[in-house]
Order: sequence, then C-alpha cells, then structure tokens
Amino acid sequence: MTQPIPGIQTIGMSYAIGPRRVIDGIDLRLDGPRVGIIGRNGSGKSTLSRLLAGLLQPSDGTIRVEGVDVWDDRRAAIATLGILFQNPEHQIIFPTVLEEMTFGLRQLGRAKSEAKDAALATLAQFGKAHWHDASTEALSQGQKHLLCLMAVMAMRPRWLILDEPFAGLDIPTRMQLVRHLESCGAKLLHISHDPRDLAGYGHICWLDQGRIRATGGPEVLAQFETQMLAEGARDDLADLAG
Ligand SMILES: Nc1ncnc2c1ncn2[C@@H]1O[C@H](COP(=O)(O)OP(=O)(O)OP(=O)(O)O)[C@@H](O)[C@H]1O
Repeated sequence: MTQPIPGIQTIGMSYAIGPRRVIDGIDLRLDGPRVGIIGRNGSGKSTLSRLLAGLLQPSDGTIRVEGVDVWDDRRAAIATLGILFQNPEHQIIFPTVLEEMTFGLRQLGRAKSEAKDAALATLAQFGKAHWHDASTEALSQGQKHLLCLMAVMAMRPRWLILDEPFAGLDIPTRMQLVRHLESCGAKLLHISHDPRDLAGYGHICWLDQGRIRATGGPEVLAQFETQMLAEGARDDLADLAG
C-alpha cells in the first residue's frame, strides 16, 4: 500500500464566488510543526482556511491533509484536523462546557461514556476540570477561546488550523492561549494578517489576491511587513483589497 503524502497538499486549488476566483490555482506543500499564512484583508485567508478544513468545496483542484480528501471524507477530516475561528461565538453551540466538549467526539463515533471520559481528561490536562458543568454563556471571551481549543484538542487532531484566533484578546489572555497552543501536540497552520502572530514560525506563505505571492522562511514575514508599510503610506481605504 502506498503511504499517504504527509502534511497538507493542494494542487490547483481554486474557489470561485460568481465569476471571481477568490482563491486562484494554489499549489501548496506544507508540513508542521508550525506553518504561517500571512495576507492582508480580503486576500482570501478565511476562504483558504475553510477550504483546508473541508468546510468549502473547491471549485477546482484537490486538497489532501495527511492523505485525507477533506471535502469527500468528512469523518476522516474531523479526525485529522480541527479549526479555531476568530469568533468563538460562531463555534460554541451547547449550554454547558461538557456538552460542548463531547459533541465533536460523538461526531467521531465515540460512545457517550467514552466521549465524556475523553472530554473530562482533556479538561484535566488543561487544568480546567472544574469547568465541566459551567455555563458556556458565562465564560469570558478568552475562556470561550480556550473552550474551543479544548473541544478541538479532545479530538486529538493532527493539524490545528487557526483563523486569526487572537483578534480582540488582551495581552495576558493571548499569551496564555499561545502557551496552550505551543504544547497542544498538533501541527499548527496559523492564518493571520499580523506578522507578530507568526513570529518564530519556520514556514511562511504570503497570500495575495487569492494567490501565493511568496513562500519560505521567516524572511517572508519581513518582506510582507515592508510591503504593508509601503502600501499603508500611500493606500486609500477606498481601494478595496482582493
Ligand atoms: N460570500 C461572499 N460573497 C462575495 N464575496 C465574498 C464572500 N466571501 C468572501 N468574499 C470575497 O472574497 C475575498 C476573500 O475573502 P476572505 O474573507 O477569504 O479574505 P480574508 O483574507 O480572510 O479577509 P479578512 O482579513 O478581512 O478577514 C474578499 O474580497 C471578499 O470580499
């Protein structure tokens, strides 16, 4: 049997909205432990994260994550990768922490008691065992982010896709979440418009108008920042990006 290709691989991946390709023929070969995707507003970052997570069907091309076709094989996709969004309100659907944490595990086919045990073990691992019957509505914004992270990590994904998860968080909350992420054990694909989020990442791709403009090491972040400062000096907000 042939071994699946490790990491994330896209070939000719496009996503069109009407006549416009907001993701335009992207070929990527990415592997962990930490990959950053940088791009300005409207460059297609959220669309890319949803394509890689299998939440959108590409108009063209293929996407494989650790060999899994994430659109065609949803069960394998949710066992392989998790995604954290900017706004945890869009992710949390249950009234208590434990219900929220067991939902994904049940989707993976785990029995009720097994899902509960796995959720409780993850809460304990994050030092939050006492949260199990807390109301999700009563959590602060930072706590909601942490709940989403724990709910995803309970499923033991190999990849965690982060779509600007730190926007709007204060410095201590952000630092705590970064610490949890660094020790979570999943490969990280972190998407952001802010080079500071991706400092220390070994592999960076610069997304520009739905295409990969540059890919490489940390020097790509410096190139991006230089370009953004130049655009910021002359830009007019009337010019729509993307
Ligand atoms: N539902 C939609 N209908 C029409 N255009 C859309 C839709 N969703 C996204 N777009 C367009 O696709 C392009 C890429 O959007 P996307 O949200 O992926 O960018 P982004 O890089 O995540 O932006 P931001 O940093 O502002 O969140 C943008 O020009 C956006 O206007």
